[in-house]
Amino acid sequence: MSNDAPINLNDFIRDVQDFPKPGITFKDITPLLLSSPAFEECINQMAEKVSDLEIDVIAAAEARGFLFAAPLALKLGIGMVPIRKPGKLPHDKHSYSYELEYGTDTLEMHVDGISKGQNVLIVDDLLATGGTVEACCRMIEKCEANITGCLFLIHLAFLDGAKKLDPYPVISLLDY
Ligand SMILES: O=P(O)(O)OC[C@H]1O[C@H](OP(=O)(O)OP(=O)(O)O)[C@H](O)[C@@H]1O
Ligand SMILES: Nc1ncnc2[nH]cnc12
Repeated sequence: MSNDAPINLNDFIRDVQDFPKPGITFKDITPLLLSSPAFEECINQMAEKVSDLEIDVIAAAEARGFLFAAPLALKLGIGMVPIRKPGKLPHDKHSYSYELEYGTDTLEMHVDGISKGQNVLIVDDLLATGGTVEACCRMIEKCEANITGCLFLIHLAFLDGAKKLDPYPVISLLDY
């Protein structure tokens, strides 16, 4: 029998007040990334949460989304599509501009990253206003693929971002 205490992922998220702007409480995931057991527990919990979904490929937005999407894709034995900030991808692209909790941004993905009819899971570290993952959804819809769910480590439910992702299921490990 193991004597290890169960890991509470919440203990590895640090609140930083007024970053990057006054009034924002920033959810800092770097303590979780520093702990191999907590990071592994996070990826295991993510895999468990989506175990009933049909998933052919994972899509994730730069940069923090990549940190969770890549190990999850490896664990599930599937590929991953990077959705990147402008000017980073070399091939033909879809592009979408959106609003953040603290600014605006544009994302791009390769037009051939996801094929028509594929089942796609979108992964990100955090759902705030929903603008980032909504942009991912709009570009994946252009590929005529099916979005089977949107998976997050953290969901800031008070910001109502899930509404922007309707009708796609929002799945999260930690809700605030
Ligand atoms: O739901 P939203 O309001 O769109 O906010 C959530 C997004 O904001 C953060 O990314 P950010 O754009 O700060 O970039 P980063 O991943 O490069 O740090 C976070 O990683 C999510 O992708
Ligand atoms: N409050 C927040 N903490 C961390 N990342 C974010 N991205 C958007 N809002 C955020």
